[in-house]
Amino acid sequence: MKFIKTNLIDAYLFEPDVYGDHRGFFMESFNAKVFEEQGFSFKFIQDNHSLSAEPGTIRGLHYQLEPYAQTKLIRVTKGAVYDVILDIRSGSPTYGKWEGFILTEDNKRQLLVPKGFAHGYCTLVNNTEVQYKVDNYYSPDHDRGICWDDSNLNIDWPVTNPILSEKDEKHPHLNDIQSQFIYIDKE
Ligand SMILES: Cc1cn([C@H]2C[C@H](O)[C@@H](COP(=O)(O)OP(=O)(O)O[C@H]3O[C@@H](C)C(=O)[C@@H](O)[C@H]3O)O2)c(=O)[nH]c1=O
Repeated sequence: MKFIKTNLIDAYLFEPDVYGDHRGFFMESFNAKVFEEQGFSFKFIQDNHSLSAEPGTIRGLHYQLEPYAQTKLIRVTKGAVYDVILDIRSGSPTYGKWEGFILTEDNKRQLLVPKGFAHGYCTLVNNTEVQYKVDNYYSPDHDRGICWDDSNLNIDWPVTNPILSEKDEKHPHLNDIQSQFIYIDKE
């Protein structure tokens, strides 16, 4: 079991212990105590599960405004994604920076996305299923996005012509939003 720092402050990759045997495998996909021991204080209260039928589907980049901002713990249970997080916390040393990660059903990596980050992913194979825990309820009124192809961000998505929801075709650029999130130095 490992927590790996990412290049973006407060975001982590989590690698659970996986016990394989002749039947298959077992893993604790989430254990609250393990996260508490790392000093995380969030409590997950909603589980989400989505399927994208086609490779090259991008969902994102999404976040919710306060008081409905969400910490997310993302994993892939079928297929594979290129998962991207973007720090949108004013005053953060990594504000405006993004990082991408391959999450697959085989590598079982989980991405811990803090509040104040926009999040999105591109599916890499057919019928990819993503499951994630969140620590705040969905609120359509607080649901916001940043456009996936913001030219200032230059995210290296694996596709140029993705399948998108109607909503995801219309998000603003990062430079056109006033972020309400403020970075708090936890060190
Ligand atoms: C996210 C969400 C959506 N919904 C509904 C609203 C809508 O009718 C339908 C589809 O919603 P969306 O198009 O927003 O789903 P989707 O584009 O998959 O949204 C998700 O994208 C990824 C990248 C995230 O990070 C998530 O937090 C979430 O924003 O599901 C809920 O009922 N609860 C939820 O928590």
